[in-house]
Order: sequence, then structure tokens, then C-alpha cells
Amino acid sequence: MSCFRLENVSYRYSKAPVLTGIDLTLEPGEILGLFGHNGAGKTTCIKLILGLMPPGQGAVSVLGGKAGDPEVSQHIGYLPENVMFYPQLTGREILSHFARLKGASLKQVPMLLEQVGLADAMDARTKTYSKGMRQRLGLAQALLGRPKLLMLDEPTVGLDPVATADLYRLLRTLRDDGTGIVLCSHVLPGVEPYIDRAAILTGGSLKAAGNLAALRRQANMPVVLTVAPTNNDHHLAAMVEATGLNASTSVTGNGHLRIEVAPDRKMSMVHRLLGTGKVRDLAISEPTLEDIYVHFIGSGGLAHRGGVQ
Ligand SMILES: Nc1ncnc2c1ncn2[C@@H]1O[C@H](COP(=O)(O)OP(=O)(O)OP(=O)(O)O)[C@@H](O)[C@H]1O
Repeated sequence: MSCFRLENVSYRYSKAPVLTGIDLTLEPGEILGLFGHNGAGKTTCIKLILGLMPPGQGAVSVLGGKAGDPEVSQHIGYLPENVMFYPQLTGREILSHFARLKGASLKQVPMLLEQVGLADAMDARTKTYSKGMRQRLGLAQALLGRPKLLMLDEPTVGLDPVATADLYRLLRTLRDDGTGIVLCSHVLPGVEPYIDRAAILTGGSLKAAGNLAALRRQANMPVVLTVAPTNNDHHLAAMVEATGLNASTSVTGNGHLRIEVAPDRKMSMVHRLLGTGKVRDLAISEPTLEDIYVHFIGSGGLAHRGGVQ
């Protein structure tokens, strides 16, 4: 049973379409990174999965049932992008309130607060919490009732590096226990090691989806070889040009040769380079998640403003 399945889903709030023909599935025990520029439609996808509104077109099924059904919703944990809590209540009181609403055991409350690092602050009013502490409380709220599907919108905002690493470790444990997890984040280098698959949304359409290896194949972006020549030999560049492997070269500030070559020609290039006997050191850089994201989104940057239509 999939955690969710979006089939040919489209949605519009009022005028222009926000999502168009989205096909996306999440299986148990998988972490999916959902990425896109501001206003790409990530939160709208999440709202459809939560059943907060029906799709304009297409089908949304969640945990084998209908999005929004109470029996389905009790198995979903959700951390929204901006968490707000009643400031006069303590962390323990707030989490207990959410546990009652969700029908989760109250015994979980102190345990979860400890798990997210709020053991010492659980009886303090949340108005005294830092941004990171509020974020941790939001995370504890999302984990109530051991959800089968966990959706986290920018979960590391406000978290320090150690807390961020703790969060990702926790997500891995939950994933290994069979939880399906959706992670929306703009901090791509941070999430890259932790996701199993990425889905890239732009302008309401799914541009690409798959694991990093599949996305790299699809993007077919060049691999970068950085070569330190022996004795600062300047002839290597000409030799690279002469290979006929259609690589482009440039010299970096510290005299290294930077070679961009198609992925399927990488090994030929490496063999040729090593064969010259003029290579002192060699580094290979595959496109990162961020490179792939920019490739699919385009260089629009701030041109993708999202916002009011
Ligand atoms: N309640 C609403 N009424 C009208 N338009 C909305 C509403 N919520 C979102 N939108 C519009 O839908 C589009 C997608 O918004 P959404 O919040 O899904 O994007 P997002 O990818 O989550 O963006 P961000 O990264 O900025 O959080 C935007 O153009 C936004 O202005």
C-alpha cells in the first residue's frame, strides 16, 4: 500500500492553474525530497494529500484510503512551514493537547519531547522558546501517534547544525521502520545525503522525479574533472582537446585544469589523462542535487516569484 498516490492531479485556487497533471507516489520506507522554487506548488501538493481540499482534476489516494478521511488522517504527521503555538502554554501542555486531538497516547508526550531535545524545557511556556525550540516542538507534534506518512515543510529552519544532524538521523530511523517521509526544503546540500528520491516541481508541473543517479542520467550534465598536472605542465589542455571526447577545459586560479566531459565519456577521459603520465592528482565531481535542481528549474531564480496570481 502506497503512502500516497497522486494521479494526473491538477489544482487551481482561483484564476491560473497552480498544479497541472501531477503524477507522484510515495512508498513506505522512503524519503522523498519535494523541491521547487517559491510558489512552485509544494505546499499545495501537501494540502491535497492532507485532504484539506479536493483536487480540481485527477485522483489522490492516501494510505490506501481517501485523503482527509479521519481514519487516514490519524496516521499522518505534518510539520507546516511556520509553526505557531499558544505562547502561554508549556511545551508539555501543547503536545498533550495535540495528542488528545489526534487520539494519540499521552504517554508519548514526554518521550517525544525528550526525543526532540526539549526534556529540560517541556514545562516552560512556549513564549520563552527560541525559534529552534519551537521548531522542535512542531516536530514532536508531527511525530505523535507514530505516523505512517510524515510530511515536513522546511523542518530544519531555525535548527542549529547539531540539531539538524539529529533530525536527519531520526528521519532515517523512522524511514527504516517503514514510515514514508516527504521533505520540502530549499537547503539542497543539507538534504542530499538523506533522501531516497527527489521530485522537482516548477510552475506547477513535475519536471523530474527519481533517485539521484536517475536524475543525473536524465539531466545528462557534464562531470567535472579537476586535474593537477605534474610540474605544472601546460600541455595537458591541448592533449585533452585532441582526444576528440568533446570536453571543454579551463584553468583554475591555482593552475589546475578543469575539464567538463559528458558522463558516458568520463572513464575514457580518465584513462587518457592517466596515460599521459602527467597527472599528479585528479578529482571527479558529479553534479550535485543543487546542480540538477538548477538544471531542471532553469536559471529563473527570482523570476520565479510565486506569490499572488
Ligand atoms: N490560499 C491560496 N489562495 C490563492 N492562491 C494561493 C493560495 N495558496 C497558495 N496560492 C498560490 O499557489 C501557488 C503555489 O503556492 P504554494 O504555497 O503551493 O507554493 P510552494 O511551492 O509551497 O512555495 P514556497 O516555497 O514559497 O513555500 C502560488 O502562486 C501561491 O501564490
